[in-house]
Amino acid sequence: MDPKKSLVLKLYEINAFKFGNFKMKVGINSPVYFDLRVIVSYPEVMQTISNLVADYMKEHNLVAKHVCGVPYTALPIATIVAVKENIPMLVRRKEAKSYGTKKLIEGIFRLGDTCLIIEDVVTSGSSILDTIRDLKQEGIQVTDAIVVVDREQGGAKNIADHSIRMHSLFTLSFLMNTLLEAGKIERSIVDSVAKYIAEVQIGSNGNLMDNNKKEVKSDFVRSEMPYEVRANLAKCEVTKELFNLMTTKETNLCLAADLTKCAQVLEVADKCGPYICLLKTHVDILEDFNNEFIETLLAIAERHKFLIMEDRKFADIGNTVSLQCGKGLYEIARWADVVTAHTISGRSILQGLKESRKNVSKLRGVFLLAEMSVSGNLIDDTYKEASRKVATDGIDIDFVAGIVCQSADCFAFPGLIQLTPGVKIDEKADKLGQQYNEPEYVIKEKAADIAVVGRGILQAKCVATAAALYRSRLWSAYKDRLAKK
Ligand SMILES: O=c1ccn([C@@H]2O[C@H](COP(=O)(O)O)[C@@H](O)[C@H]2O)c(=O)[nH]1
Repeated sequence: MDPKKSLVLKLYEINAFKFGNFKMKVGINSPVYFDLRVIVSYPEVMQTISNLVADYMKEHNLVAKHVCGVPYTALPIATIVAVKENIPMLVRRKEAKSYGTKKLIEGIFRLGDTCLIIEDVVTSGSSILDTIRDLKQEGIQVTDAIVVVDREQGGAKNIADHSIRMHSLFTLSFLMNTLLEAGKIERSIVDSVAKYIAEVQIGSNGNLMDNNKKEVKSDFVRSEMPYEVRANLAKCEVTKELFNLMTTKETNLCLAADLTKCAQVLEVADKCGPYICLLKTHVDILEDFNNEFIETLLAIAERHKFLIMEDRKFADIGNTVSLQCGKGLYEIARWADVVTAHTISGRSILQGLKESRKNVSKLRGVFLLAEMSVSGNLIDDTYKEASRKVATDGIDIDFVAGIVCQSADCFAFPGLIQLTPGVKIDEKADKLGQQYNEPEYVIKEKAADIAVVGRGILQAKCVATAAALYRSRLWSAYKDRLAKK
């Protein structure tokens, strides 16, 4: 494969591409964010990018006395190029020191020296121009800048207006088309990004070229996207599977089978099976848990095509979680498709859960709790934001199926599923702090993808009829949500 294309795929694999609704430095929203900061954790990727930059410089005869990386993301790339090609480097400080030399440019240079700029991603070009301004103030000449990714939004022209040539290794369109070719994303995503690039051109003042445009609307607002499209953006395999299952079966209902006898769970699973995408268990409340129960439940799940989630809400150190999930009486990892976990212990929870799958295992993902439905819970906005980061940043996010939360602003990434408990028709609360919302409210106003219903179904005279009703109201709400776009 073409080395540039294989680099693009590697960048996709290490989560350098982020799809959603991102506020850019220039204050405009974007459906795609290209985050090269992650490469510092992948020396081979840093090396490949730096080699490509150095090769480009040689092929295009870009000769300069110094190289200077735009702070901060391009600094390691510029450093490797400087060492590899034996070119002295200059470092631009973002702020001058308040003590000592108070210099903005570090390194040894003479008036009139030339410098080549290296940047990771260019949108409007303002970061490159800021760096050039500071270099020029020191009498250093700049004629060329080389960037890894040109987002094709006017940056090259804005830079050219200052008599600087901009060279790029990749354009955003090339990246998108390479991912499409490799089957990583589907055509509608590529088209949305292309439409966005065409519409959102940024002028030299950092404003939109089209003055009539007040606001840019992203095509990747998760609550406005169909589940099957979101399946293509998911990093976690079980998320893809669940989104597709929901679409085929036309259900976004999860049944919380909070019953204390195995036979009762099996009975509701069988009766409600046709109407649900997910069955949620709390196996530690079963008085007669046994292996046969698990085998029968798996057969029912297979027959009615739903996944099983053990709502264990793991919350310990990685090693303990690994044992709790893989061993003991329940051997959860052996039969549960997904589990739930708190984020209180940070990213190690993901490693611990992955580790629990050493032997035979069905476990393919986790739903992380970022909010709770119970009144008086201790989760605040800082914890919520930190939970979002655990779910969307880092190497183990391929194991995060979604987020358990109560609000639409909890996360933006369309490749995760929002699971929302606390759903009941005509009831606001129980005696122990649980708070309920109507099916339509959680789907339309709170951006839930899957609603969890327990007693709303379990306490009904006929569980199957109740499940059918919840399924129908939740699915219609989802369809209305899409139609309102
Ligand atoms: O914030 C949360 C997280 C999980 N749950 C679980 O969902 C069900 C809700 O049952 P209902 O009978 O519909 O109240 C239950 O299993 C909880 O453990 C939650 O309610 N809130």
